[in-house]
Amino acid sequence: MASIIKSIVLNKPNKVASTLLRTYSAKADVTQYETLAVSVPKKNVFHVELNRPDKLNTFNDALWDDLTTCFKALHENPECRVVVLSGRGKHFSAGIDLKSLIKNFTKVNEIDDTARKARAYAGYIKRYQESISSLEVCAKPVLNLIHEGCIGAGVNVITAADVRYCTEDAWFQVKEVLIGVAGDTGVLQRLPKVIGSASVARELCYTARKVTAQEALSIGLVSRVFPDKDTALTEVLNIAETIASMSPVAVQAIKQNLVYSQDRTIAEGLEHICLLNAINHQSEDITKAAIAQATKTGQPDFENL
Ligand SMILES: CCC/C=C/C=C/C(=O)SCCNC(=O)CCNC(=O)[C@H](O)C(C)(C)COP(=O)(O)OP(=O)(O)OC[C@H]1O[C@@H](n2cnc3c(N)ncnc32)[C@H](O)[C@@H]1OP(=O)(O)O
Repeated sequence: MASIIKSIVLNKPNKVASTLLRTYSAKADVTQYETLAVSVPKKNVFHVELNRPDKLNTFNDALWDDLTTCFKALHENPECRVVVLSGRGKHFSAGIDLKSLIKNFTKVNEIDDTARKARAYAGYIKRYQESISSLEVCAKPVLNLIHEGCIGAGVNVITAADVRYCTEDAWFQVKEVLIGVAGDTGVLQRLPKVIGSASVARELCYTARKVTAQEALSIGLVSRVFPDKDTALTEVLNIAETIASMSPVAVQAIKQNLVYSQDRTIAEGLEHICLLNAINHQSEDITKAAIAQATKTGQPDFENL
Protein backbone atom coordinates (compact mmCIF):
# COMPACT_ATOMS: atom_id res chain seq x y z
CA MET A 1 0.00 0.00 0.00
CA ALA A 2 2.81 2.42 0.95
CA SER A 3 4.39 2.10 -2.49
CA ILE A 4 1.08 2.79 -4.22
CA ILE A 5 0.63 5.97 -2.16
CA LYS A 6 4.22 7.00 -2.83
CA SER A 7 3.74 6.60 -6.56
CA ILE A 8 0.47 8.54 -6.49
CA VAL A 9 1.99 11.40 -4.49
CA LEU A 10 5.10 11.50 -6.63
CA ASN A 11 2.89 12.10 -9.64
CA LYS A 12 1.64 15.46 -8.31
CA PRO A 13 3.56 16.22 -5.12
CA ASN A 14 3.00 19.98 -4.79
CA LYS A 15 -0.60 20.12 -5.85
CA VAL A 16 -1.72 17.35 -3.51
CA ALA A 17 0.04 18.87 -0.51
CA SER A 18 -1.36 22.35 -1.11
CA THR A 19 -4.94 21.26 -1.74
CA LEU A 20 -5.01 18.88 1.23
CA LEU A 21 -4.19 21.84 3.46
CA ARG A 22 -6.83 24.10 1.93
CA THR A 23 -9.50 25.30 4.37
CA TYR A 24 -13.01 26.46 3.53
CA SER A 25 -13.23 30.22 3.52
CA ALA A 26 -15.32 31.34 0.56
CA LYS A 27 -18.58 33.16 1.25
CA ALA A 28 -21.70 31.44 0.03
CA ASP A 29 -23.91 33.17 -2.53
CA VAL A 30 -27.43 33.27 -1.10
CA THR A 31 -29.52 35.25 -3.56
CA GLN A 32 -33.16 35.40 -2.46
CA TYR A 33 -36.21 35.34 -4.74
CA GLU A 34 -39.77 36.62 -4.50
CA THR A 35 -41.16 33.08 -4.25
CA LEU A 36 -38.14 31.07 -3.09
CA ALA A 37 -36.13 31.22 0.13
CA VAL A 38 -32.53 30.10 -0.23
CA SER A 39 -30.16 29.25 2.61
CA VAL A 40 -26.89 27.38 3.11
CA PRO A 41 -27.45 25.18 6.18
CA LYS A 42 -24.29 23.13 5.67
CA LYS A 43 -21.05 23.59 3.80
CA ASN A 44 -21.75 23.48 0.04
CA VAL A 45 -25.39 22.46 0.64
CA PHE A 46 -28.00 24.93 -0.62
CA HIS A 47 -31.55 24.68 0.65
CA VAL A 48 -34.24 26.03 -1.68
CA GLU A 49 -37.75 26.38 -0.23
CA LEU A 50 -40.89 27.10 -2.21
CA ASN A 51 -42.03 30.21 -0.38
CA ARG A 52 -45.68 31.05 -1.14
CA PRO A 53 -47.06 29.35 1.99
CA ASP A 54 -50.31 31.36 2.09
CA LYS A 55 -50.96 30.24 -1.53
CA LEU A 56 -49.91 26.64 -0.78
CA ASN A 57 -46.79 27.11 -2.92
CA THR A 58 -48.88 27.19 -6.07
CA PHE A 59 -47.08 27.99 -9.29
CA ASN A 60 -47.78 31.51 -10.51
CA ASP A 61 -45.61 33.20 -13.15
CA ALA A 62 -43.16 34.44 -10.52
CA LEU A 63 -42.59 30.95 -9.10
CA TRP A 64 -42.14 29.35 -12.52
CA ASP A 65 -39.55 32.00 -13.42
CA ASP A 66 -37.83 32.11 -10.03
CA LEU A 67 -37.28 28.36 -10.17
CA THR A 68 -35.59 28.68 -13.56
CA THR A 69 -33.39 31.58 -12.47
CA CYS A 70 -32.51 30.01 -9.13
CA PHE A 71 -31.47 26.62 -10.54
CA LYS A 72 -29.47 28.27 -13.33
CA ALA A 73 -27.63 30.28 -10.66
CA LEU A 74 -27.00 27.18 -8.54
CA HIS A 75 -25.73 25.37 -11.62
CA GLU A 76 -23.19 28.17 -12.10
CA ASN A 77 -22.29 28.60 -8.43
CA PRO A 78 -19.18 26.57 -7.53
CA GLU A 79 -20.00 26.88 -3.81
CA CYS A 80 -23.13 24.83 -4.38
CA ARG A 81 -22.55 21.08 -4.61
CA VAL A 82 -25.95 19.73 -3.60
CA VAL A 83 -29.44 21.26 -3.50
CA VAL A 84 -32.22 20.32 -1.09
CA LEU A 85 -35.66 21.39 -2.32
CA SER A 86 -38.66 21.58 0.01
CA GLY A 87 -41.75 23.71 0.56
CA ARG A 88 -42.72 26.07 3.37
CA GLY A 89 -46.16 26.00 4.98
CA LYS A 90 -48.94 23.43 5.00
CA HIS A 91 -48.26 21.65 1.71
CA PHE A 92 -45.26 21.04 -0.52
CA SER A 93 -47.24 22.43 -3.46
CA ALA A 94 -50.90 22.56 -4.55
CA GLY A 95 -49.78 22.68 -8.19
CA ILE A 96 -50.41 25.40 -10.68
CA ASP A 97 -51.98 28.61 -9.39
CA LEU A 98 -55.43 28.21 -10.90
CA LYS A 99 -56.18 31.94 -10.71
CA SER A 100 -53.00 32.74 -12.57
CA LEU A 101 -53.73 29.95 -15.11
CA ILE A 102 -57.20 31.31 -15.84
CA LYS A 103 -55.88 34.88 -16.14
CA ASN A 104 -53.11 33.88 -18.56
CA PHE A 105 -55.31 31.61 -20.67
CA THR A 106 -58.11 34.20 -20.86
CA LYS A 107 -55.59 36.69 -22.22
CA VAL A 108 -54.35 34.22 -24.84
CA ASN A 109 -57.91 33.34 -25.85
CA GLU A 110 -58.49 37.00 -26.76
CA ILE A 111 -56.06 36.59 -29.66
CA ASP A 112 -58.10 36.06 -32.85
CA ASP A 113 -55.67 34.36 -35.15
CA THR A 114 -55.22 30.64 -34.51
CA ALA A 115 -51.53 30.51 -35.37
CA ARG A 116 -50.75 33.45 -33.07
CA LYS A 117 -52.90 32.04 -30.31
CA ALA A 118 -51.08 28.70 -30.62
CA ARG A 119 -47.74 30.50 -30.51
CA ALA A 120 -48.76 32.24 -27.28
CA TYR A 121 -49.81 28.93 -25.69
CA ALA A 122 -46.56 27.32 -26.80
CA GLY A 123 -44.72 30.21 -25.16
CA TYR A 124 -46.31 29.44 -21.79
CA ILE A 125 -45.74 25.70 -22.12
CA LYS A 126 -42.07 26.13 -23.06
CA ARG A 127 -41.55 28.60 -20.21
CA TYR A 128 -43.03 26.16 -17.67
CA GLN A 129 -41.11 23.23 -19.16
CA GLU A 130 -37.85 25.14 -18.85
CA SER A 131 -38.66 25.85 -15.21
CA ILE A 132 -39.20 22.19 -14.29
CA SER A 133 -36.28 20.98 -16.41
CA SER A 134 -33.94 23.44 -14.69
CA LEU A 135 -33.65 20.92 -11.82
CA GLU A 136 -32.41 18.29 -14.25
CA VAL A 137 -30.18 20.68 -16.20
CA CYS A 138 -28.55 21.82 -12.95
CA ALA A 139 -25.25 19.92 -12.63
CA LYS A 140 -25.68 19.52 -8.89
CA PRO A 141 -27.82 16.69 -7.42
CA VAL A 142 -31.23 17.86 -6.23
CA LEU A 143 -32.69 16.08 -3.17
CA ASN A 144 -36.40 16.72 -2.83
CA LEU A 145 -38.23 16.66 0.49
CA ILE A 146 -42.02 16.48 0.14
CA HIS A 147 -44.57 16.95 2.92
CA GLU A 148 -48.40 16.86 2.78
CA GLY A 149 -49.87 17.69 -0.65
CA CYS A 150 -47.81 17.40 -3.81
CA ILE A 151 -50.23 18.06 -6.65
CA GLY A 152 -50.10 18.59 -10.41
CA ALA A 153 -47.16 20.86 -11.19
CA GLY A 154 -45.69 19.71 -7.85
CA VAL A 155 -45.38 16.15 -9.18
CA ASN A 156 -43.76 17.51 -12.34
CA VAL A 157 -41.16 19.26 -10.19
CA ILE A 158 -40.32 16.30 -7.99
CA THR A 159 -39.91 13.90 -10.91
CA ALA A 160 -37.21 16.20 -12.31
CA ALA A 161 -35.25 15.98 -9.04
CA ASP A 162 -32.53 13.40 -8.48
CA VAL A 163 -33.83 11.84 -5.27
CA ARG A 164 -37.15 12.17 -3.43
CA TYR A 165 -37.89 11.76 0.28
CA CYS A 166 -41.19 12.41 2.00
CA THR A 167 -42.95 12.58 5.32
CA GLU A 168 -45.53 10.08 6.52
CA ASP A 169 -48.31 12.64 5.85
CA ALA A 170 -47.27 13.25 2.22
CA TRP A 171 -49.61 12.49 -0.67
CA PHE A 172 -49.18 12.82 -4.39
CA GLN A 173 -51.69 13.51 -7.15
CA VAL A 174 -51.13 13.81 -10.90
CA LYS A 175 -54.15 16.06 -11.12
CA GLU A 176 -53.90 17.63 -14.58
CA VAL A 177 -56.59 15.42 -16.09
CA LEU A 178 -59.08 16.82 -13.57
CA ILE A 179 -58.51 20.33 -14.90
CA GLY A 180 -58.87 19.09 -18.48
CA VAL A 181 -55.17 19.12 -19.30
CA ALA A 182 -52.68 16.51 -20.48
CA GLY A 183 -49.66 17.31 -18.31
CA ASP A 184 -47.16 19.14 -20.47
CA THR A 185 -44.30 19.97 -18.14
CA GLY A 186 -42.60 16.60 -17.86
CA VAL A 187 -44.69 14.28 -15.70
CA LEU A 188 -45.78 12.12 -18.65
CA GLN A 189 -42.14 11.74 -19.69
CA ARG A 190 -40.47 11.40 -16.29
CA LEU A 191 -42.93 9.59 -14.00
CA PRO A 192 -42.83 6.24 -15.89
CA LYS A 193 -39.03 6.32 -15.78
CA VAL A 194 -38.83 7.35 -12.13
CA ILE A 195 -41.11 4.56 -10.92
CA GLY A 196 -40.14 2.05 -13.61
CA SER A 197 -43.74 1.06 -14.33
CA ALA A 198 -45.64 2.37 -17.35
CA SER A 199 -48.78 0.70 -16.04
CA VAL A 200 -48.81 2.44 -12.64
CA ALA A 201 -47.73 5.77 -14.16
CA ARG A 202 -50.53 5.65 -16.74
CA GLU A 203 -53.11 4.72 -14.15
CA LEU A 204 -52.07 7.68 -11.97
CA CYS A 205 -52.14 10.11 -14.93
CA TYR A 206 -55.52 8.90 -16.26
CA THR A 207 -57.30 8.74 -12.90
CA ALA A 208 -55.67 11.47 -10.75
CA ARG A 209 -55.83 8.99 -7.89
CA LYS A 210 -54.08 10.15 -4.72
CA VAL A 211 -50.95 8.22 -3.74
CA THR A 212 -50.02 7.94 -0.06
CA ALA A 213 -46.46 8.16 1.27
CA GLN A 214 -46.34 4.38 1.81
CA GLU A 215 -47.53 3.68 -1.73
CA ALA A 216 -45.03 6.24 -3.05
CA LEU A 217 -42.32 4.25 -1.26
CA SER A 218 -43.57 0.93 -2.59
CA ILE A 219 -43.69 2.13 -6.23
CA GLY A 220 -40.27 3.79 -5.98
CA LEU A 221 -41.47 7.38 -6.26
CA VAL A 222 -39.61 8.20 -3.03
CA SER A 223 -36.53 6.63 -1.50
CA ARG A 224 -37.52 6.95 2.15
CA VAL A 225 -40.42 8.05 4.33
CA PHE A 226 -39.74 10.00 7.53
CA PRO A 227 -42.17 10.44 10.42
CA ASP A 228 -42.29 14.23 10.27
CA LYS A 229 -40.83 17.23 8.47
CA ASP A 230 -38.23 18.18 11.10
CA THR A 231 -36.81 14.65 11.17
CA ALA A 232 -36.92 14.50 7.38
CA LEU A 233 -35.05 17.78 6.98
CA THR A 234 -32.35 16.77 9.44
CA GLU A 235 -31.84 13.44 7.68
CA VAL A 236 -31.97 14.84 4.15
CA LEU A 237 -29.48 17.58 5.05
CA ASN A 238 -27.18 14.89 6.45
CA ILE A 239 -27.43 12.94 3.19
CA ALA A 240 -26.76 16.17 1.28
CA GLU A 241 -23.72 16.85 3.45
CA THR A 242 -22.34 13.39 2.67
CA ILE A 243 -22.75 13.99 -1.07
CA ALA A 244 -21.22 17.47 -0.74
CA SER A 245 -18.13 15.95 0.88
CA MET A 246 -17.44 13.79 -2.19
CA SER A 247 -15.42 14.90 -5.18
CA PRO A 248 -17.65 17.36 -7.08
CA VAL A 249 -15.94 16.18 -10.26
CA ALA A 250 -17.19 12.65 -9.62
CA VAL A 251 -20.63 13.64 -8.32
CA GLN A 252 -21.41 15.99 -11.20
CA ALA A 253 -20.15 13.50 -13.78
CA ILE A 254 -22.44 10.87 -12.24
CA LYS A 255 -25.44 13.19 -12.65
CA GLN A 256 -24.42 14.25 -16.15
CA ASN A 257 -24.07 10.65 -17.29
CA LEU A 258 -27.23 9.41 -15.56
CA VAL A 259 -29.29 12.21 -17.14
CA TYR A 260 -27.66 11.63 -20.53
CA SER A 261 -28.21 7.87 -20.32
CA GLN A 262 -31.88 7.97 -19.32
CA ASP A 263 -33.03 8.56 -22.91
CA ARG A 264 -30.31 6.62 -24.70
CA THR A 265 -28.94 3.14 -25.29
CA ILE A 266 -26.41 1.54 -22.94
CA ALA A 267 -23.79 1.81 -25.70
CA GLU A 268 -24.39 5.56 -26.05
CA GLY A 269 -24.22 6.02 -22.28
CA LEU A 270 -20.96 4.09 -22.12
CA GLU A 271 -19.47 6.19 -24.90
CA HIS A 272 -20.51 9.37 -23.08
CA ILE A 273 -18.93 8.35 -19.75
CA CYS A 274 -15.82 7.21 -21.59
CA LEU A 275 -15.34 10.66 -23.11
CA LEU A 276 -16.28 12.44 -19.90
CA ASN A 277 -13.92 10.39 -17.77
CA ALA A 278 -11.09 10.69 -20.27
CA ILE A 279 -11.18 14.33 -19.12
CA ASN A 280 -12.12 13.80 -15.48
CA HIS A 281 -9.50 11.11 -14.82
CA GLN A 282 -6.96 13.92 -15.16
CA SER A 283 -8.45 15.63 -12.10
CA GLU A 284 -6.46 15.96 -8.89
CA ASP A 285 -9.55 14.67 -7.05
CA ILE A 286 -8.75 11.08 -7.97
CA THR A 287 -5.27 11.28 -6.47
CA LYS A 288 -6.58 12.89 -3.29
CA ALA A 289 -9.48 10.48 -2.92
CA ALA A 290 -7.29 7.44 -3.63
CA ILE A 291 -4.74 8.50 -1.01
CA ALA A 292 -7.49 9.08 1.53
CA GLN A 293 -9.00 5.65 0.86
CA ALA A 294 -5.64 3.92 0.92
CA THR A 295 -4.55 5.60 4.15
CA LYS A 296 -8.03 5.49 5.76
CA THR A 297 -7.79 9.20 6.54
CA GLY A 298 -11.39 10.15 5.72
CA GLN A 299 -12.66 12.39 2.98
CA PRO A 300 -10.14 15.00 1.82
CA ASP A 301 -11.14 18.58 1.02
CA PHE A 302 -11.92 18.82 -2.67
CA GLU A 303 -11.86 22.10 -4.52
CA ASN A 304 -15.18 23.47 -5.68
CA LEU A 305 -16.11 22.92 -9.28
C1 LIG B 1 -49.62 25.08 -19.32
C2 LIG B 1 -50.16 24.57 -18.00
C3 LIG B 1 -49.50 23.34 -17.55
C4 LIG B 1 -49.54 23.07 -16.10
C5 LIG B 1 -50.51 22.34 -15.54
C6 LIG B 1 -50.53 22.11 -14.13
C7 LIG B 1 -51.61 21.57 -13.60
C8 LIG B 1 -51.80 21.39 -12.16
O1 LIG B 1 -51.01 21.74 -11.31
S1 LIG B 1 -53.28 20.62 -11.78
C9 LIG B 1 -53.46 20.82 -10.08
C10 LIG B 1 -54.07 22.15 -9.70
N1 LIG B 1 -54.26 22.21 -8.28
C11 LIG B 1 -55.37 21.86 -7.66
O2 LIG B 1 -56.34 21.49 -8.28
C12 LIG B 1 -55.37 21.95 -6.16
C13 LIG B 1 -56.56 22.71 -5.64
N2 LIG B 1 -56.50 22.83 -4.19
C14 LIG B 1 -56.96 21.91 -3.35
O3 LIG B 1 -57.47 20.87 -3.74
C15 LIG B 1 -56.86 22.21 -1.89
O4 LIG B 1 -56.63 23.57 -1.73
C16 LIG B 1 -55.74 21.41 -1.18
C17 LIG B 1 -56.18 19.96 -1.05
C18 LIG B 1 -54.43 21.50 -1.92
C19 LIG B 1 -55.50 21.99 0.24
O5 LIG B 1 -56.67 22.03 0.96
P1 LIG B 1 -56.67 22.88 2.30
O6 LIG B 1 -58.01 22.66 2.95
O7 LIG B 1 -55.47 22.55 3.08
O8 LIG B 1 -56.51 24.39 1.85
P2 LIG B 1 -57.61 25.31 1.12
O9 LIG B 1 -58.39 26.04 2.15
O10 LIG B 1 -58.37 24.52 0.14
O11 LIG B 1 -56.70 26.35 0.32
C20 LIG B 1 -56.04 27.45 0.96
C21 LIG B 1 -55.97 28.60 -0.01
O12 LIG B 1 -55.17 28.25 -1.14
C22 LIG B 1 -55.95 28.45 -2.34
N3 LIG B 1 -55.55 27.44 -3.32
C23 LIG B 1 -55.41 26.12 -3.11
N4 LIG B 1 -55.02 25.53 -4.24
C24 LIG B 1 -54.91 26.50 -5.16
C25 LIG B 1 -54.54 26.50 -6.53
N5 LIG B 1 -54.11 25.39 -7.15
N6 LIG B 1 -54.52 27.66 -7.18
C26 LIG B 1 -54.86 28.81 -6.58
N7 LIG B 1 -55.23 28.88 -5.26
C27 LIG B 1 -55.26 27.73 -4.59
C28 LIG B 1 -57.37 28.26 -1.88
O13 LIG B 1 -58.25 28.85 -2.80
C29 LIG B 1 -57.34 28.99 -0.56
O14 LIG B 1 -57.29 30.37 -0.80
P3 LIG B 1 -58.09 31.39 0.10
O15 LIG B 1 -59.54 30.97 0.01
O16 LIG B 1 -57.81 32.72 -0.50
O17 LIG B 1 -57.54 31.22 1.49
